[in-house]
Amino acid sequence: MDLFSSEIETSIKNYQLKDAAINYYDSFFSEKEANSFYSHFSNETDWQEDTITVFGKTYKQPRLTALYALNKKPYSYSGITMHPKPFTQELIKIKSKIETVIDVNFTTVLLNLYRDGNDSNGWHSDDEKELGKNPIIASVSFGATRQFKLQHKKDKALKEKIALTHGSLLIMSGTTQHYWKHQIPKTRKVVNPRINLTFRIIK
Ligand SMILES: O=C(O)CCC(=O)C(=O)O
Ligand SMILES: [Fe+2]
Repeated sequence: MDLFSSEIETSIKNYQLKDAAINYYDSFFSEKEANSFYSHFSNETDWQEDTITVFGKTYKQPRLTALYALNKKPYSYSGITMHPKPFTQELIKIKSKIETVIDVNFTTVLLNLYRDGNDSNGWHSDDEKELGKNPIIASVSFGATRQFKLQHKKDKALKEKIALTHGSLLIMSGTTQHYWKHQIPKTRKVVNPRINLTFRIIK
């Protein structure tokens, strides 16, 4: 074995959860790649602060977002409609690398910036119509580690917690969005920002 090879030492964990298919790849990107993507997306992304409407009330979303796609298809959720910008070279690089482990062709990526531990993403499923039935969602994380929590919608005792580390990849597929919801809760511990990219297919 070449000790100096740049091969990435990723380790895969397949979660055995009822009604879900979840695979987690630790260090999917090397530390160096992850650092470089982190600074790229911090500096070069056109971050938006959106106002969402839930049950008729409007709120500022507790994080910043951006949407990029290969096509012009918008993405709507929580009463907002986002229109994508074209994919950048960096996004294409990341998408291509994910597509070496999963045989799909992502069209769209939603970026989330959690500025600190006070930013969050509330309980939801990625089950919007435009994602189709049993969507495949690939989620890449750079920056601070945050906890990703999952709960079964009917069998509420079924829960899982995954620490999403710098350079990791999480893939949700099968019936995960139908039966489970997920969130990134606020935390008092984290002060550093985290950038998340969720690749999706919108045809
Ligand atoms: O930040 C994350 O890891 C999750 C993002 C997410 O659930 C979403 O954008 O739908
Ligand atoms: Fe989500």
